[in-house]
Amino acid sequence: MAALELENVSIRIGQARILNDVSLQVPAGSFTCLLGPSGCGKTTLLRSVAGFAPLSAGDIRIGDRSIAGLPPERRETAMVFQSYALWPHMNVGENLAYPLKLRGVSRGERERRVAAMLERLDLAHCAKRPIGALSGGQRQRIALGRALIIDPPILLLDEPLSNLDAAIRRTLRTELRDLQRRLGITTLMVTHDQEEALSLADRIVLMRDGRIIQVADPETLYTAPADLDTARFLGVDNLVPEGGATLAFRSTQAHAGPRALHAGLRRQGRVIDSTYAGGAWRIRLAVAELELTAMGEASLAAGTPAWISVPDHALMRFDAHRDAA
Ligand SMILES: Nc1ncnc2c1ncn2[C@@H]1O[C@H](COP(=O)(O)OP(=O)(O)OP(=O)(O)O)[C@@H](O)[C@H]1O
Repeated sequence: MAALELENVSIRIGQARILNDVSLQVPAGSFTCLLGPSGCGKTTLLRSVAGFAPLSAGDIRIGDRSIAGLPPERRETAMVFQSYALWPHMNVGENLAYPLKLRGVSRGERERRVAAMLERLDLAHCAKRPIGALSGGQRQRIALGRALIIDPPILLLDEPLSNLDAAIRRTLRTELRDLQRRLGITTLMVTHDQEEALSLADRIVLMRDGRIIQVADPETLYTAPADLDTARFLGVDNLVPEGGATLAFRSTQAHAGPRALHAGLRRQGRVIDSTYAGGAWRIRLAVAELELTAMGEASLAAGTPAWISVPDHALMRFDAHRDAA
């Protein structure tokens, strides 16, 4: 059953159509990521679920209950923002207790739940610390704890990791995934970082221009994007027109060298340049009127004849009117 459902949701602001007839079912317990280029409507979709972006049309349900007409505080969704949004004048424990206090939870019960949450987040030693004394990663863990402490049916995450540096981001990514699995909480997260979406999500919702283009598990999205624009967004950087279709592939899956290694697609050309890419060389080739890029185990001098070859499984075929084969 879908824990969260959007049915024909449209949002217009003035003349602008921000979301266009969006329908989506978020399965209970899933980790679903909203992914797409800047301005495609990801954040607006998330805010519409939280109650911060009024609908022009359509409905939103949690379980079998319509929430479209409810104010944010009555939706029971919990949201975590990129900016942490913690209370600077409260210490860690007080921040965690705050949503419980708002809901009239007794003092004893608050203390019990805050202690359990601190334990769960591995921050028991920080209960009395002021927020200003925490690192970015610790702050974001507290923000996550504050969202989860009310046992919300849905967790909404708006780029929660993007303010953190790369190493902390990777650690927190794993923690977030573990916590989500352990709690089994239905999670909807906005990210513009495809690596993050691919590694975290069970399902990715790919958006463009206020619409949903594709909903798929990470592997399917990566290997069989719905259309050429989606493929390009996902890093497919080589396009070869063939008849009425376009063959597309990632340079990371193609080989360049003095011999053709793979049988799927083979073309001979001349080397434009070679750039070291760590462990392998990225080689640009002029192939007839095309410029193609592939990886090689050695640097090749500009002007040398060379082959580019691509294995069958790495080839995607698109034509103007049909989806990926
Ligand atoms: N309150 C508003 N008034 C007018 N236009 C808005 C408003 N909020 C969002 N938009 C526009 O709606 C579009 C979608 O915005 P949204 O923030 O949902 O996109 P996004 O996919 O989350 O982008 P990003 O990754 O850059 O955050 C953008 O073109 C934005 O400029």
